[in-house]
Amino acid sequence: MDVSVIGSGYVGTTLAACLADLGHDVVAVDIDEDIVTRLNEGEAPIHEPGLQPLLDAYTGSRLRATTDYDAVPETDLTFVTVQTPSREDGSIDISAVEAACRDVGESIAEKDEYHLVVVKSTVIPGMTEEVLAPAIEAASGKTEGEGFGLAVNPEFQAQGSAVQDFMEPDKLVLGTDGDDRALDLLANCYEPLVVDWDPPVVETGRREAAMIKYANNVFLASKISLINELGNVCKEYGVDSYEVADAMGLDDRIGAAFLRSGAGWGGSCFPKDTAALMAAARERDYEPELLGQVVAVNDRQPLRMIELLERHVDPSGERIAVLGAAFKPGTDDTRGTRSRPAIEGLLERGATPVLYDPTEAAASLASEFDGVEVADSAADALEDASGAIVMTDWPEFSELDAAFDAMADPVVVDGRRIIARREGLMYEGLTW
Ligand SMILES: NC(=O)c1ccc[n+]([C@@H]2O[C@H](COP(=O)([O-])OP(=O)(O)OC[C@H]3O[C@@H](n4cnc5c(N)ncnc54)[C@H](O)[C@@H]3O)[C@@H](O)[C@H]2O)c1
Ligand SMILES: O=c1ccn([C@@H]2O[C@H](COP(=O)(O)OP(=O)(O)O[C@H]3O[C@H](CO)[C@@H](O)[C@H](O)[C@H]3O)[C@@H](O)[C@H]2O)c(=O)[nH]1
Repeated sequence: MDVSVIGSGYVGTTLAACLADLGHDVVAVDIDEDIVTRLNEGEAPIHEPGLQPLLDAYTGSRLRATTDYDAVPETDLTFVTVQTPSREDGSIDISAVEAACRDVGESIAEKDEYHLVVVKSTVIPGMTEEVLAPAIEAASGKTEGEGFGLAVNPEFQAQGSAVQDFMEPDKLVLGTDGDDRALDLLANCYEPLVVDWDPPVVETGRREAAMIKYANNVFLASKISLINELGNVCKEYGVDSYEVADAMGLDDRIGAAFLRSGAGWGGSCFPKDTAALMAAARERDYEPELLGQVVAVNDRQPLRMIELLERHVDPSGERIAVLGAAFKPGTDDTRGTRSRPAIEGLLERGATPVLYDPTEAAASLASEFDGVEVADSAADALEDASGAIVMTDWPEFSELDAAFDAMADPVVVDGRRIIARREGLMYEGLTW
């Protein structure tokens, strides 16, 4: 099939490369000329394992990029994957999705055949029907369901495993409200993947599809906040919460995944999607009490780390190593990282945070503050530090050993249960 993908960020680039791998001819459309140039040179605009080999294999053959929406009508269907950032009140700003849909609409105005538009960006239920459909109708002069179709097909890939998550998904969610033409095109597009991997395919309404995405993410965020709450209580009673979580995970009704307690959840999606669902609930006069607490527990975890540090050292005027800036290992993304509130807490106490991350994330996060030093290695960050807080579970942190001996005061607060050495340290696990 011929497929266009609007937006070449985390989701769009992975989607475009994976669709090419499934055998489709793919054109990626982005308004950012730099991204388009890099893609056409076969260079991944984002850091994602497994992506570069796909670009190497398909750039210039089954995969090309452009800033020009004229490529859209030559394709059978268009995925929209542009960003949906948070507004001040937590609700999402869908202006970029709306603008993309308008441009898609304009581009298909002269097209004779039916064209399918698929919303992959995360949007609140109803927005597709109430905002995006009218935008495409106005720009194309066509009627939804006749000249074009509009489906919702949320994406569940996680950063760092996006290619594998796309190729081996737990489920495909196709929200079409029973539009046969839309369903047929989407089913054809995913057919090679279904043949290879055979995931459950959920055919549902567009509102349900949109809600499934939010429900998935807030459930996972809640699961982490609950295990963090339990972990905090475990710590007070001298109970090893990881042993508790491992045993809980053996119960099929609970499941072992997402039970690692610690510094909390960050990233580009959990914070944004939790806030968006809460704002959407309030919009309909429903106060989402539980979600409020899920966020409150998450906000508290980095500050609890500093309180634990303060049990052993007064951070005022001291160098404190901060290990990890990315929101999780395997990425250089600092969106929603728990290191940010931890750094704020240290600065408020008059400490000098010395930040290390194996990626560019350290320089990028440090540039948001005055008074944060960036170290070239974990050992450099630890040297002469009067304490250390471990924010990201980068595997290299588990191997740290002699570097701790160079600390002025070997106080280590581990927010991810990643430090193997305990001997000779004043070691505090956050939830154990
Ligand atoms: N990042 C993830 O892992 C992930 C996973 C699942 C779902 N999502 C959702 O997918 C959506 C996209 O997220 P992302 O992280 O890929 O965003 P991103 O910011 O990385 O990428 C968005 C891209 O869209 C481009 N763009 C903006 N307006 C455009 C327009 N009018 N025409 C063409 N291109 C345009 C931007 O230049 C950018 O390259 C969001 O709704 C997000 O919640 C993200
Ligand atoms: O047991 C756990 C698991 C995760 N985390 C933290 O949770 C956050 C999110 O992790 P993860 O879900 O692996 O990363 P994302 O790339 O943000 O992926 C989530 O957000 C995406 C965007 O919506 C979805 O598509 C994915 O399904 C969903 O997992 C990170 O800060 C992790 O450190 C924990 O604290 N404990």
